[in-house]
Amino acid sequence: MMFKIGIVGAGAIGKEIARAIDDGTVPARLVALWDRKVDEAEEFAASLAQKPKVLPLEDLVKECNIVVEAASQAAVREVAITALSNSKSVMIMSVGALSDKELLEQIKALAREHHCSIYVPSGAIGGLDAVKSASIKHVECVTITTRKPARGLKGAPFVVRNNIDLDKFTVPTEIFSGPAAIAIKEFPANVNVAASLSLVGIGFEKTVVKVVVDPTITRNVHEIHVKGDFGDFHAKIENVPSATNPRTSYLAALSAIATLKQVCEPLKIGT
Ligand SMILES: NC(=O)C1=CN([C@@H]2O[C@H](COP(=O)(O)OP(=O)(O)OC[C@H]3O[C@@H](n4cnc5c(N)ncnc54)[C@H](O)[C@@H]3O)[C@@H](O)[C@H]2O)C=CC1
Ligand SMILES: O=C([O-])CC(=O)C(=O)O
Repeated sequence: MMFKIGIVGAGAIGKEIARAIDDGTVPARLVALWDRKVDEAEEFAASLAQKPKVLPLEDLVKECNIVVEAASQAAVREVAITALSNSKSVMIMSVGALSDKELLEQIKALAREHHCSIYVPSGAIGGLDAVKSASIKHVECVTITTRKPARGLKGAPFVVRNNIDLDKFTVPTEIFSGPAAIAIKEFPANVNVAASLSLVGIGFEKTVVKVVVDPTITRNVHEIHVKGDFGDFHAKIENVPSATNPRTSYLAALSAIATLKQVCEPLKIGT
């Protein structure tokens, strides 16, 4: 069966995914895409070989069998519920939205009822396979420290509300430390990775997130530490920011592409 994919949100990640389907990296057809910036979406769709239709969510869902959300946390509820209610699987990039337990339970129930899947790529981090395995037994603590240059944190609600002038820092400075449940609301476009980590590990209340503004780096760095019955796990990734959105690491788009490839192919490797 040739998978038919629809993408909601044609920004840094959505466009990269679209190109990878268009050039055959993902063995599927890109049938439709949607973005609230409709003109830009039309222009982008026209630049692709497969010329996907530009259709609002309700119509897009009918055309495909996998719906990709690459828009925003605010879009996740509508996209996931519309897709799953129409018996279409969904891939979610704005994972932070799943810190809402009710929403998570609702979409899991819908997926079961309609025999669909909800895919959450590893995004901008590595090591979820190990954390998932470790979490079969007792895990004591999970910490993720996210370091970004000022431009990678601009516009976050925490930064805006506290009037933090990110450009004034001359040395690496921790501006936030707290549970993932709060971090995800304060930095919705910066720490979705903490949501994926919470989901596979010890949950949104116990996972600790630290956010550091670092004027000495140009990359988005995530460091993970996990301790449990299995032993200790450390992972550090230094991500090149995507060309069009400095908050988003390039690897996040590559991870979405790799997940779609895995969905479309029979061999599945990794935990
Ligand atoms: N899971 C992970 O590791 C990562 C997740 N993300 C998240 O993935 C999402 C996409 O990231 P980017 O492509 O970098 O963002 P972006 O800002 O470059 O693009 C998002 C696009 O979605 C559109 N959009 C937003 N809300 C919409 C809605 N309700 N309906 C239709 N279109 C809508 C915007 O107009 C924009 O074109 C963001 O929520 C981001 O925070 C980003 C990096 C890593
Ligand atoms: O891309 C990254 O480095 C992480 C990110 O923005 C997120 O998880 O929301």
